[in-house]
Amino acid sequence: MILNGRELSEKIQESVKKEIAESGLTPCLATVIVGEDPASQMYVRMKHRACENVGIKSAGVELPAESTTEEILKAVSELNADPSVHGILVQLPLPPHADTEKVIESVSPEKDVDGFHPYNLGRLFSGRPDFVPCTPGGIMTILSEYGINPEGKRAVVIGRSVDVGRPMAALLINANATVTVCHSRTENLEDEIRNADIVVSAIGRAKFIREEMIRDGAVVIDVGINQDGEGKLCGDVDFENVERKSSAITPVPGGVGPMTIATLMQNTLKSAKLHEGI
Ligand SMILES: Nc1nc(=O)c2c([nH]1)NC[C@@H]1CN(c3ccc(C(=O)N[C@@H](CCC(=O)O)C(=O)O)cc3)C=[N+]21
Ligand SMILES: [Mg+2]
Repeated sequence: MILNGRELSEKIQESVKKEIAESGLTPCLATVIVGEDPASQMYVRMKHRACENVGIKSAGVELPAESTTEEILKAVSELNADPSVHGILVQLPLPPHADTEKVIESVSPEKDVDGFHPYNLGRLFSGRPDFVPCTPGGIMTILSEYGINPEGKRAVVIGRSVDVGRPMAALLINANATVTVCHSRTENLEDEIRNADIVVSAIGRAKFIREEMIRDGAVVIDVGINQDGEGKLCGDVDFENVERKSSAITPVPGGVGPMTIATLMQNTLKSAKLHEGI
């Protein structure tokens, strides 16, 4: 079974759109981008386009690559103070000289639609999440919409980043999976993967996950954004071969990526409702 994230993302955006229209709310998302990385610019454009599609107002703050941490903090603090802004997203990565943790921690937790603030990560870790990071949140939505229940299953998450691996592990724990988090220092990674009923791969290496590494009937979730030999977008998974052995698998493109955007729309609607006390 191919888990169609593009189709599901459209369905979720339709339901967000309907709820916004019926509520009379005008949610507003502000994005902050620092520098001119073309991939980051593309992602931010996609987010603004999705906002427009569902009826969320959006505002983009663009800062030069040389901006100091203080200048970025000032932009965030203005958005924190602006009552017409419900959600704030600081596009990552920031340029290397900027203090990313400090910037993330400066976003008001109640406007933190990325779910990266330690308050929101703490809520998630304690099993009572408010804002869930969009990529892992979108993956949980794929699983539930396709009737895949992680309860009691062995889940292996590859990657321990704050935006994907760590919150993914927390969500799977909250869903009663038995969770193993692997990373660059893991010994016998292939053995860990072979044991998994559910594999979530956020490695960042094209076609790293091969069919001999996975268990028959495993569910395979591909978070990778890589380029193959021809410069084409491809995931961490050798899709054609792994597909045959898996029971369900997400493609790249058209899998996890669009679900990230759908979840951002859900989180932004939630931030507007929170703000209005609904
Ligand atoms: N503060 C912050 N929040 C993020 O959520 C965030 C971020 N920074 N920095 C970068 C990553 C990456 N990310 C993606 C979103 C959509 C697709 C997506 O929709 N991809 C399409 C393909 C797009 C293409 O054609 O390249 C797909 O997979 O089908 C991918 C990646 C959000 N991120
Ligand atoms: Mg890692």
